[in-house]
Amino acid sequence: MAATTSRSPTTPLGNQINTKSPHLNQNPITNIKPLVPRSERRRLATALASLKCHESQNKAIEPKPLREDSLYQLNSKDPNALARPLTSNHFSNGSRLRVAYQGVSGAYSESAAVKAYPNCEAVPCEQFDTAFEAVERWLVDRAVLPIENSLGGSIHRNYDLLLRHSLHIVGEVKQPIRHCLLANRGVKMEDLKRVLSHPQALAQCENTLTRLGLIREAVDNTAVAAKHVAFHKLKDVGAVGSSAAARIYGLDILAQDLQDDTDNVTRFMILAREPIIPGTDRPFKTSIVFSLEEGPGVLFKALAIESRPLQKQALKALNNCNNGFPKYFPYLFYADFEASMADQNAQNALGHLEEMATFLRVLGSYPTDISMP
Ligand SMILES: O=C(O)C(=O)C[C@]1(C(=O)O)C=C[C@@H](O)C=C1
Repeated sequence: MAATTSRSPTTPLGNQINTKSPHLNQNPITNIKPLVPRSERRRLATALASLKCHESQNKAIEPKPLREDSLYQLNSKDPNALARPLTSNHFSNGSRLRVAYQGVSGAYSESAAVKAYPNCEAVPCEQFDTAFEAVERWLVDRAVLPIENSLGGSIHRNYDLLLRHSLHIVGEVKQPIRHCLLANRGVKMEDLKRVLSHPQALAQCENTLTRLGLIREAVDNTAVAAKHVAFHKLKDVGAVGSSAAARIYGLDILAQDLQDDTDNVTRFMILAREPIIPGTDRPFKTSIVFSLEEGPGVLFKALAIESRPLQKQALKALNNCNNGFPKYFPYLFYADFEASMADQNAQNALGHLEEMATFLRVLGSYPTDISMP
């Protein structure tokens, strides 16, 4: 697949809004510097803590047998005076999962991250690739990124990034997207000349925006658009975004449900450094990417693969990217199918696909989000 990216024609918007809202002070991750991985930090912290214990014990302990609890009695009346050994509770309590998303607070991706992990710390990232890198470099534990939308189609940039990085899809989350037209207080619909938003969001509201006669301008994210309109106190520019963004940036909602179809759903993928162990206890989905020596002409063969020897249980392909061009380029085909890699059936089928593919990678095998069709 020749994937293309929609790039923002405007320069990236700043994080300069000065308000007391905690959301506005959370600057997105931009430039990532190498860090000591979290597991290593934990190991060092544990080692340091136990060193401290030994140090204080060495000073305190007389060369005679002591009961463990008498240590405290010997040196101090205060039970907190000595470092206590770490227990497994230190690791399981209090450390929230950090989940990267693209954009700023009020983005649909942020609500998808919170839907996937209700108690997580959602970490804003300026770009999709920053979120990939943040997981790779242990700055965060997961990333939740959009992959396709029922109206706008595939988010090609993220398909590309899946190939450029070696993260694994460990889950998916479907999120209904209901766009609002946002503007500063006192601004009326007839005052608006332009509207800012993410290209996908603008595409999802194509008919409505044409009807309203608004000039569209693409920016990195719907919440970034709302933040920009609010910060610059624009009077003739609105934003297409979520009701959450309106609340956070103090904007009015001039119109609701701008999307051209009420059934507007975005599917987000959950990425992690390690794959999960696929199961068969609930519906699973497997995402693959492959290329074929003879190009799209033989795609029908690849998709018709039967999972021999169980020929009657062929894979049910959910999606594929065949642009149908007559000329052969080194196309990449992405497909999701309804099966777990723990199924012998799926393994047989992939084994057979491998025979005709010049490249094949399993991007992840993960539980299907059955909360929405
Ligand atoms: O702009 C946002 O709020 C996003 O979360 C990004 C995004 C996207 O990339 O498709 C996510 C969901 C909607 O489909 C529109 C935009």
